[in-house]
Amino acid sequence: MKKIAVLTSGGDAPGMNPAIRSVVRTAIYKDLEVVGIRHGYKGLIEKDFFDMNRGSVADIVQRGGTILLSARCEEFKTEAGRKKAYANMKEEGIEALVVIGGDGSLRGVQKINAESDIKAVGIPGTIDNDLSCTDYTIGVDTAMNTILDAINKIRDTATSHERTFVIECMGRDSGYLALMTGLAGGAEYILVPEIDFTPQEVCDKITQGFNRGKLHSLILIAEGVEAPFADLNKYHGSPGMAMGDLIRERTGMETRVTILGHLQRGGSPTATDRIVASRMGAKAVELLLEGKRDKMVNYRDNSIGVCEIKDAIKKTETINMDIYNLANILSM
Ligand SMILES: Nc1ncnc2c1ncn2[C@@H]1O[C@H](COP(=O)(O)OP(=O)(O)OP(=O)(O)O)[C@@H](O)[C@H]1O
Ligand SMILES: O=P(O)(O)OC[C@H]1O[C@](O)(CO)[C@@H](O)[C@@H]1O
Ligand SMILES: [Mg+2]
Repeated sequence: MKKIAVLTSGGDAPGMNPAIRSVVRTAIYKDLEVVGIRHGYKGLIEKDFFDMNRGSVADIVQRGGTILLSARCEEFKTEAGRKKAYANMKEEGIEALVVIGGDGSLRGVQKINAESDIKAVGIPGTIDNDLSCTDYTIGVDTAMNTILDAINKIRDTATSHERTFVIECMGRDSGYLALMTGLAGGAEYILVPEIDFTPQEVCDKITQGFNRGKLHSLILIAEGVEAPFADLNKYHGSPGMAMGDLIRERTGMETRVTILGHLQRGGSPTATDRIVASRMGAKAVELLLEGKRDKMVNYRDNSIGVCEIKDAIKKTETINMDIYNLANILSM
């Protein structure tokens, strides 16, 4: 193998840059040529390629986002789109590919391996931490710290005004970010898609807390919480807005809502994100040199390892109930 390529796909995540840097510098150290692909799978179809050297990844280890740019590309989900991508890679002499992205991007990796002779492997890069077979996806640590910083600040003003705050965080279908930051931030209630709740029990806990002398209530809600509850259906907007309206109406408390949004995706990667990303990038190159394909680099019990992509995207793992119960007890 002489030439590999690297791309980032799906929502960007802090730590993608250190991962790119590691792929590029490890590959060059192993005498491989590296092609950078801009805009994720869109760049494969449009042949947005450039040669990378050690200097291409200088001064990026500390930067959020991705220097390769990212995209969501509908055309890559079509056979015709993917055929163009394979032809472009072949023409360029690319024999293997490292894809850094989330579950959707890994589905793309599966297709590449099934339909072409290009060897493709994945690195989990998403703030959602919604993959199986890995404790960790690049970006989640920085996102958690960003959310925590917001919770701390909201707590100050919530306390001064003796208010209830609903804080909505990202995570797509996963409640991981809400759960972990809810525990770390001391939220009174954590609402995640994986666990049923009744709006009344949330309101009761808020009222009880204030009656006992609490100066604020912080309710952390994941964006993936739908409104399957009859009570929530009549409220409009995001789950956070709906919950805020409901709490205000039922408890009479002064209630405010903060939707954290895309600020959760930005920022300089934390030490953990940089370290894991650097280790994962090197491991991905190692896998390709061993002739492996259709694998994802994973992180389990403080070790970098490897798993099958099909297992990583299965969504077999769900929320940690011990952590959920603990957060509940500690916030009483
Ligand atoms: N079934 C599929 N077949 C081929 N390509 C796919 C498939 N699913 C997703 N992709 C490609 O992967 C891209 C990224 O997927 P998606 O938008 O789900 O983000 P992700 O990788 O899961 O990251 P995140 O969830 O963090 O934003 C899609 O825009 C598409 O180009
Ligand atoms: O950046 P976009 O396309 O609005 O996507 C937002 C989604 O991407 C993520 O930030 C990462 O998957 C999700 O948490 C969120 O639902
Ligand atoms: Mg995803």
